[in-house]
Amino acid sequence: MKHIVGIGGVTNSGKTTLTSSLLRSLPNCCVIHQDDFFKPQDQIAVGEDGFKQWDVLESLDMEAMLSTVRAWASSPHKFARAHGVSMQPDAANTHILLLEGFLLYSYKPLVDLYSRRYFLTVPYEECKRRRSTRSYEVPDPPGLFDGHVWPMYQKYKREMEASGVEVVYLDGTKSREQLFHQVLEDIRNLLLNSVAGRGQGPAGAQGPMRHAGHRKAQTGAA
Ligand SMILES: Nc1ncnc2c1ncn2[C@@H]1O[C@H](COP(=O)(O)OP(=O)(O)O)[C@@H](O)[C@H]1O
Ligand SMILES: NC(=O)c1ccc[n+]([C@@H]2O[C@H](COP(=O)(O)O)[C@@H](O)[C@H]2O)c1
Repeated sequence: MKHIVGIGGVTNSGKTTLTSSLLRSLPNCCVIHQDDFFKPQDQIAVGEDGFKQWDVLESLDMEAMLSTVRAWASSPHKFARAHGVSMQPDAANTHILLLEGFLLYSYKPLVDLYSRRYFLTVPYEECKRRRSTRSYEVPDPPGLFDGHVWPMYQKYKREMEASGVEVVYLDGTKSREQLFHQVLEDIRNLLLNSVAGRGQGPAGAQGPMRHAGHRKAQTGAA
């Protein structure tokens, strides 16, 4: 069974941290980071506000990301080998792909491929504080967070909610351990249910996620 699991949400909400822990704990698990698909700096548009528009879908090569997802879906064994992931013999029929990124659920060709879509949130003040300590390949110019990053986050989140995409919200102010155990247990249940034939829809090449209506799932997060 193949499962694509999204670890999405706002910048600095803990997506990469959570993803790294899951990667170590789930069987036959590979990862694709959306940040690896940013276009080169000279292809990033400058907005009327004077800021380079990093936080829009057009700043990412989503076609390339989709191709990478398809490569995993068509041959997860080969993909795992190429990425140094050794297969666990006692879980040989289970393949998990974690997609990690800040704009995972806004790109239509990918949105139905997930078995689960997690969405980490943190409040404005905490997000701004964490972001101010972070250094990206291209450093944030003064005012970028309030002028571009946070407004774009709000815009895409509003659009995601309006389109009825089903996500599981996670409270990014919980401890790293709490988040890890909450999500690990949820994914393990997902795997058990899919083995029992009662679970979410299969991922990737096997077809789209089945929706029990476009309802938002909550697992005890804010
Ligand atoms: N649950 C958490 N509680 C407090 N700080 C966290 C938590 N998870 C991650 N962090 C910290 O927040 C910052 C951003 O984490 P990161 O995982 O890189 O976020 P993202 O991938 O969403 O941008 C890092 O300094 C990280 O150590
Ligand atoms: N990786 C890069 O090349 C790069 C460059 C400029 C900004 N960023 C920032 O990366 C953020 C998304 O990544 P995180 O969710 O890991 O913070 C965006 O808010 C964007 O402003 C990344």
